[in-house]
Amino acid sequence: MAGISLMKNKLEAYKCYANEALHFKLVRHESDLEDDRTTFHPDMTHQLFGDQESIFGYKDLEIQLYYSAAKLTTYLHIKYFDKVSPKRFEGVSADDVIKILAKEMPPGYYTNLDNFVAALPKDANFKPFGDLLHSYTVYKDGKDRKFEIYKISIDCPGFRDYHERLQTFLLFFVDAASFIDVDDDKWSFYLVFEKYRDNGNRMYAIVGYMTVYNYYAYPEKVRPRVSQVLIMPPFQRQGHGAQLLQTFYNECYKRNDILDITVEDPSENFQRLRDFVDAKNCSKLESFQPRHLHNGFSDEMMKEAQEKLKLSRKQARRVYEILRFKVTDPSNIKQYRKYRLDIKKRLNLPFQKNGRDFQKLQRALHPDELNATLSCMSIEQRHCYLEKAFEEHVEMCRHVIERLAESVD
Ligand SMILES: CC(=O)SCCNC(=O)CCNC(=O)[C@H](O)C(C)(C)COP(=O)(O)OP(=O)(O)OC[C@H]1O[C@@H](n2cnc3c(N)ncnc32)[C@H](O)[C@@H]1OP(=O)(O)O
Repeated sequence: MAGISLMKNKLEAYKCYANEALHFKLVRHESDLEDDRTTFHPDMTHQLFGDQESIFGYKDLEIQLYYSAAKLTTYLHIKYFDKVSPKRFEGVSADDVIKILAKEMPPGYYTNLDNFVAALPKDANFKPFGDLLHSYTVYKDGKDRKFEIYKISIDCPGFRDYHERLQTFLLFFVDAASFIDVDDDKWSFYLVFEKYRDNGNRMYAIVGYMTVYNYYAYPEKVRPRVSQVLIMPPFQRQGHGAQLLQTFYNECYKRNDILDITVEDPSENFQRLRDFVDAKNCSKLESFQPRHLHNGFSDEMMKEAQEKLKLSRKQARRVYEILRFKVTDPSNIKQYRKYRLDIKKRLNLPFQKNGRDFQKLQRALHPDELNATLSCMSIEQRHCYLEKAFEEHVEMCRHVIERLAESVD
């Protein structure tokens, strides 16, 4: 018995947290390889290393997954202080980390650092694919840095292979992400690059990207769905996500065939970004002017938000609630009470037996399941739920309004 637990303890020391072990870099210069400031770690690794996000069999494991900043030429290597071997550990062997990662990587990555370094100068030949839609600057590290957003279709020569390398990042940063079938011509791609000069050369470095699937909407419309969005960690929280989304929107506004825009399973961070961009745009519409906001969400608002900004009904209503909160005076008891009641009424809809949400629930569940779902919440619990949901709603509104106040234009 003592022997088993001794062995267990010994093996425990060879377990490591995959999110810390994995080191990413977007390499511009050879010197970046030795510079810890250019390293970033994944947000998640459960798709590769299981729910525990752990790797077994190594001490001080470091997985180096480096990409050249423009072409995304890739280098994969692992180093460690010690590794479990069946001979020393009674038949137990270490996880085959390289094999697990290699399954997700397109072929052609380097495993030899000298070869990777020798390939870095080729980044100077890189030019972004597709059509330039938008340029902007961001003031960072004491200077104005230039950025460009391109729209690309999969037929663009060389892009298919490039996208294969780019999408590997999704596994580590977008929850439940899966690789898309690029042969389906309904996909559009939007890529952000930083444009800079280095030794007299015009250089580009990847910043992030977004994929959009153009669904058909009866009878002759298109309903684009934002599917995957990723701004690389070194560029997050600098406004690139908002620039990317707005650039895509600007393209949609011009098109009469677009019914509205939807988003596939938005993460909390992305929903916040979307709320900010949509609220900023809606606040410029006539029907969303403060004098109209206290009287409820109107058909005019819905129509204007859909026709001019291509917002779905649900998102237009959400933005309405945010903008109404902005003009609601919390010290005006009557006004604030009216706001709270309106929001709670909406939050209560799923519990109303003739409501659409209830009908959806009714269709989805067996009668026994439906009864169980409804009866498991007493009136008191429901009030408690509504109060909590209202507080969360207020928190969400405040956050968006703060960003609106900070944003220029
Ligand atoms: C449909 C889907 O794909 S859902 C999945 C979305 N993708 C992910 O979650 C992957 C990982 N995350 C990301 O890729 C990115 O963080 C995104 C896409 C969610 C957001 O992109 P970003 O470029 O970081 O967005 P942006 O910079 O415009 O805004 C993000 C935050 O930075 C803040 N910010 C923007 N500029 C600045 C600045 N100059 N200084 C400080 N903060 C700033 C914003 O206020 C915002 O704050 P909040 O999140 O607290 O509201």
